[in-house]
Order: sequence, then structure tokens, then C-alpha cells
Amino acid sequence: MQHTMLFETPCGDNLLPYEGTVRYLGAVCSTVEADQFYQSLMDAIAWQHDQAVIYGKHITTKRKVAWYADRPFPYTYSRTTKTALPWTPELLALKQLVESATGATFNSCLLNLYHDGEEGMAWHSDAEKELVEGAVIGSLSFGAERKFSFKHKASKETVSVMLGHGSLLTMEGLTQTHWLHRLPPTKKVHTPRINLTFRLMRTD
Ligand SMILES: O=C(O)CCC(=O)C(=O)O
Ligand SMILES: [Fe+2]
Repeated sequence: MQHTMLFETPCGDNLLPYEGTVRYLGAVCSTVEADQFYQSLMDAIAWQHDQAVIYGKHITTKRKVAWYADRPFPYTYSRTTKTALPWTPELLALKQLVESATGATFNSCLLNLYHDGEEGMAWHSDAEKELVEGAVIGSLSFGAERKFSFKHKASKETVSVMLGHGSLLTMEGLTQTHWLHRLPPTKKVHTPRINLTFRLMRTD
């Protein structure tokens, strides 16, 4: 049976000038709902300091992370391996929200908690071998508004966007191949931000 696809196609314009697609869809829930999601994620997620190996050194980041998925997938990045926890009802609700807003499907979610503007994330691509190449990544933000930046690997051209409370951004297609992204640290923000990136892991 055919049905009309309402809200199922990303409507934000592509922010990238070439070799990738990034869409900022803005708020996908009301401020009141966003406040509730922020508080319950803060309270109920199994937040842990991230362990990483950078230039051969073991470090513990101030930023906290958590990793949830359909199955206990192992996931390696920054040369450390984590095992996914099972979805909480709230994460499943957010996954469905992002799926209906994007028309994509996801089987995992990486969460980041930045306590204030001094915490950020350095330039990188989400191009781990466990991820389905080119699949949509849906990035939900709650709490403090923060700047998010892209830099083309060859031309070094940069593009930035502000990510608001309850907002959704997508990265698709060639974005991870040709562009880096980062969350720059800032002295202007003194409150926390929670980010959820919904992803599609390879299951083969
Ligand atoms: O905090 C963000 O908005 C981005 C996080 C990110 O790039 C990642 O988890 O790979
Ligand atoms: Fe990323």
C-alpha cells in the first residue's frame, strides 16, 4: 500500500558547497520536551569518561560518553574498544524521532556529554570501519547551544553552524570521506550540552 511520506525527507538545505551533504533541520521537538529529554538523559545514561590513545598516550577525557545499540556491538575509535549497551526506552523514542525526521534507520547511538564550553571534540571524520559508508548520521543536541564546524580535507574550506537545544543535524553521503568536523571549545558557554549521534553499524 502506498502512503504519503510526511516529514520523512530531510528538508534543510545542504550546508556543504561540494563533496558531501550536511543538513541542519533545526528543532525536532518543543522546548518543553527538549528540557525533559535533556534532564532524563543526564540522569539515566551510563555516562563514562572516555578513554583514548592519542599519540601513543592513554588519556581520560573530561567529556563523558556512552554507547548504545541493537546488539552488544564492539566499537573501536581512538584505538579503544567499547561494547554497546541495550537501548533504554527513552533512547528508542529518540531513535524513532530521528528516523521519522530523516527517513533513515539506525542501529546504534554514540552519546557525548560536554560539561561546559571548555570541553569539545577535535577535528575528525566518522569513518570507522564498523560504520556503513555513506549512511546518514543523525545528530541530536540538547542543552547549551554550541558551534559545530566542517573543514574540507583538501581545500581547507570551513563551514559552521550553531546547534540549538532539541535540534537535529544530518551528515550523509561523501561527507565523512571529504570533510572533517569538530566541536570547537569556547569560553562563552558555561552549561552542559548533550549530543546523540545515531549511526548505522555494519552487521556483516
Ligand atoms: O558533539 C557533537 O555535536 C559531535 C560529536 C561527534 O562528532 C562524534 O561523536 O563523532
Ligand atoms: Fe563525529
